[in-house]
Amino acid sequence: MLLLAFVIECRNDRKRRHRKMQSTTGNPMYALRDVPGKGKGLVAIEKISKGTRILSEEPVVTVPCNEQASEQLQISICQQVDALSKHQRRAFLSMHNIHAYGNAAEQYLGIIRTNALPIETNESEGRGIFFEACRINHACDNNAQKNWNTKIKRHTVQALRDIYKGEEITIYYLGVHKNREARNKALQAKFGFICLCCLCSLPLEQSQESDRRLDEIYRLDGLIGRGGVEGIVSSPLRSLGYVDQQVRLYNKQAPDDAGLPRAFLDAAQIAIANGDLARGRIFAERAVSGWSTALGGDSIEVIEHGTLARDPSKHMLYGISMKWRTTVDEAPRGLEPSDFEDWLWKREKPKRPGQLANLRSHMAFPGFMDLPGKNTVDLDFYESSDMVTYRPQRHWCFLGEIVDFGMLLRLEMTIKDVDGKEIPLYFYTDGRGSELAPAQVQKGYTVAILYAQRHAFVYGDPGIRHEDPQMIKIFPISLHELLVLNDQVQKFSVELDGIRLCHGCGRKAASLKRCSKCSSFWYCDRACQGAGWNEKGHKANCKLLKDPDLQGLFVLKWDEFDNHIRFPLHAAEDSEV
Ligand SMILES: C[S@@+](CC[C@H](N)C(=O)[O-])C[C@H]1O[C@@H](n2cnc3c(N)ncnc32)[C@H](O)[C@@H]1O
Repeated sequence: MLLLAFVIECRNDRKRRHRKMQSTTGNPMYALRDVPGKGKGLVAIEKISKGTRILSEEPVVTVPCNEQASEQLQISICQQVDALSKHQRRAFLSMHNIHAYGNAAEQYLGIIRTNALPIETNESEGRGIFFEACRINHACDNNAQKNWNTKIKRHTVQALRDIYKGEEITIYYLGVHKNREARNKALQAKFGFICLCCLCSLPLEQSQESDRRLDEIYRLDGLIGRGGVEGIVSSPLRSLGYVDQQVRLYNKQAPDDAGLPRAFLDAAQIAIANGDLARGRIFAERAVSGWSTALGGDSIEVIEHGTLARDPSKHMLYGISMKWRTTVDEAPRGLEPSDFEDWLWKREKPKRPGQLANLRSHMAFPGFMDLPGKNTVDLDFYESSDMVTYRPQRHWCFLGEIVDFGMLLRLEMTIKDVDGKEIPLYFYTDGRGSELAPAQVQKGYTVAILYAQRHAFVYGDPGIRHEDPQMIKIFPISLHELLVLNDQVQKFSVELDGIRLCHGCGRKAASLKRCSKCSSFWYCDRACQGAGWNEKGHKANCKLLKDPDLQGLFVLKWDEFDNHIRFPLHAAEDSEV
């Protein structure tokens, strides 16, 4: 029985070898040509469009990965080379060899070391010789991508961008994209040449700029992966920000870089791990599209992550945190492309000088699910220089409207946050809530709590445990009205290049007069002030806007943490307007 299995295996092996020998050739897209300074190389003989599969090839000789030059290896290589046809053996021996040799076995090994590309079988990883793929020369700004396709067990090369007739097809020999010096060190040590591609021939200043980008991409890679799953749950915004930076750098450096899909997958995983299916799907789609171009639709990357793009909730990380919860089709429609990107990457628009804080900013005024958890260190909110003590890296304030309240042992409220989520708020202050005047505690009023955290109560739903009376303020206005007022403040309170907008008639002018009561809105004259007061709601809002605590929310520099702020806010922040 065993012997029979051995004989069948030998026959299969011969068949496999035979198949190997018939592998490729005859591809009309390219030809093997002399390339000055590089020996031979593959040159396009017609235009090859981006995403085209240039070749797909099985190995003719294989070796295990990192195998030392043992006698056993030499025997195996000699057997494989001897099994090649005369024509193939000639092709093999004509391949480039940068290693000195004393006999045939050493010569074969030298050829393999100079040319072999990575392969992966069911049993192990190794390297293989491909008659055509191994003829492709290197460029640091390569126009094609090599890949061992584990699904079809072939080496594929795809066009990363349009390659024109007469242009040389190039791949990238090294693993990670490094700076020019590091690349050339590695290329010289491993392949015996100095690269003279366009990227390596840039003038000094541009070359240094390119190096800085590559070094930064590499550094960001480390930061993205640093905290593992815990990191992307404890500081998702920061992690997504790293990927955002990386993608922007890739787009500047090489928009067709095969590293981009990996970055999009990282972004998809961050979004999905935090319950954000809308962003997760979009990022996964971008990753799949990049891999389709670089690796082809039959690659494992496209097949596996295509499923993810169709249903991101199937990802194993989905649900670890629901901090950013969205449904798959919740992406906004009709936005300008740049606004869509801002939404996708959760970018906060940088404040212009003189601009006020926006109460709609999720960074400064997060919803409940975006708050840091009480028992974990959320690196989107805290920082540490010694990894022992942590302090906020910025200020934040939770806003919620009182839906209901009651007093048993302590004051308890149900409040609805900016995302419409209802949560309990328990007063664990010394006065258990009695420090608030009854007139302040009204349904429909808005509670502002500085540095709020999500608290898991033993009995009952997660909510906020409020302890410091100076961290809370109640505004006599609903959350919706407060946000509408905020929109008006953003429009009518700011000065841009010396120009303001009249709250009464909307006219832009440099010489407007401000409301003497709240100092927030500006008017052309008494008639406009009257219109603002009676028709545009300033009568109701003026008193609110006079409140230094509300003004403080608008003028505070939320992203600059020096010390904790407390209510009442005023004076110090006033001067920052
Ligand atoms: C895998 S082979 C590529 C095909 C090879 N040019 C030939 O004639 O068979 C690798 C060798 O090609 C040469 N080569 C590849 N890329 C090069 C480049 N950008 N500049 C100079 N030589 C290069 C180097 O000698 C290197 O060791």
